[in-house]
Amino acid sequence: MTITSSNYQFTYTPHYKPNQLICGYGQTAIITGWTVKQSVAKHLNPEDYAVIGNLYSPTRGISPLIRNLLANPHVRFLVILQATKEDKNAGGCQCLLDFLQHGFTQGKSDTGRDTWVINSEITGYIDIEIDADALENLRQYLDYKEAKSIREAVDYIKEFADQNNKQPWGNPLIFPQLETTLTVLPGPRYGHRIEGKTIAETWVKILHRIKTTGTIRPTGYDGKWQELIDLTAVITNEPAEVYFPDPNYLPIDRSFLKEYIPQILDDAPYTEGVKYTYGQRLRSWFKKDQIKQVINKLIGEIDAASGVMSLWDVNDHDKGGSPCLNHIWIRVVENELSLTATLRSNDMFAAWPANAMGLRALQQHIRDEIAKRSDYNLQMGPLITISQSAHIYDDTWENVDKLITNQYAKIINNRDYFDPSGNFLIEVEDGQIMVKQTTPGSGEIVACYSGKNSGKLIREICAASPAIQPDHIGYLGIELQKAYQCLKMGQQYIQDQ
Ligand SMILES: O=c1ccn([C@H]2C[C@H](O)[C@@H](COP(=O)(O)O)O2)c(=O)[nH]1
Repeated sequence: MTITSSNYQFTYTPHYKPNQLICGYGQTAIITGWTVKQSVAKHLNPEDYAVIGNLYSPTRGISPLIRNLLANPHVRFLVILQATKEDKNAGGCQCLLDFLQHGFTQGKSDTGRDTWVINSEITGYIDIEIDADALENLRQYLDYKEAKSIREAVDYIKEFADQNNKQPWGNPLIFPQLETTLTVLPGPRYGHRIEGKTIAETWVKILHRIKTTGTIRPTGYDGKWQELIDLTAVITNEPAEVYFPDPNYLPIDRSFLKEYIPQILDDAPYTEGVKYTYGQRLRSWFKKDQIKQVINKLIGEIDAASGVMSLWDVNDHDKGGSPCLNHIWIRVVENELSLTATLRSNDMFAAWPANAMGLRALQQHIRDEIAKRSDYNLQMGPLITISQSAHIYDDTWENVDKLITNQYAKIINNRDYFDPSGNFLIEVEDGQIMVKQTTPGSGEIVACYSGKNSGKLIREICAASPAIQPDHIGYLGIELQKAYQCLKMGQQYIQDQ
């Protein structure tokens, strides 16, 4: 359907996120939430709208949207589309409606920054640098409608287009924006391995690693991100009920997770404006239910190294918005069922916890189905994610910093000193330093290193067991130096355990 064009044209000038917007010449801004904006644009002429854009997050997305509206006072109408499950989960559009209906109050953001807080049950922020009178003007002069479907949105846009030719409500306003600067430590760019017992603990370690050593680069979305390439996260002991810290510092809670899991586990019909769901890719996209295939495969051949599910369609290159989650591998080793997922691109702050918890639910489902349908009573093994672009967006850096300040030291100090590379027993014997490496479990001796030079011994140990944990090698260095001093002074050496 194409609606009649107005005879009066304005040019929309976006100051923020210009490449994310479809700009036109009318007076209605269309906020499509999580619905693909092209699926609305294709029903319209550019004269019908001022701009079409997504709104994903109430804490990060409303400010740039409002800044652009203030810079374009010819926009007199808003159509706010909330058509998808993600809109309900994220709450950005609802929060924008609450701003228009109920206003805002001065307060503090999660990170303690002064901000305007939207009067809403959903937490939403507007930058404090934006003048309160300007915000009140916006509320007063914008007429708006909420739509629940693309068709309804198009009808409202048509209604508004009939009222076009309103005067701009004032002059364009642009407000300053604070820039955050940060220092990056040197470190490898490719191939990081981060392990934790739970998703929550691993998440904090991941964010710390990216925030301290990630490369800062422009994103495809008019901003910057900090990024590491091929980050492997190994979660060893997530409990069956899934661990949420108390107080919960994760970006999701149990009720969000309940809504999210079906997006991975269940099939979904194609819906206009929704790019894909992982469940749909796994269950029906390739005309096979890949989850069932893998369960059958493993029941028939428990050692199979071909428990592969693919979410990547070669046709994905032809359109934007291809799935971030690409492959899932299920493997059974020593009665443990592990799940490994590869993600081409992963927002480690906002999306990874939900991705990981959803994948854990899939892993549990596959384990349980195998148990139900065969004699295999497998243990839940680790969950592993491999994120090719593991990134955090610049508009979350402040939250990441706060999280690291509050949680990282606690998590690191809480660690046990178990090292899969084993233990090292140090003695001084017959004028030599003797180091015996034992297995971490039964304590069997597997290797011996001896000599007088502590530096040389450390290098030998590192060369033989390069995966030894960094604080373990630091401890061994100190102990070997003590042993060397005792050897030199003819004193007795006792290892500090
Ligand atoms: O399950 C998902 C879906 C999306 N993203 C993030 C990764 C990127 O930051 C962005 C997708 O952008 P494109 O790569 O599709 O442009 O969303 C995830 O991390 N996990």
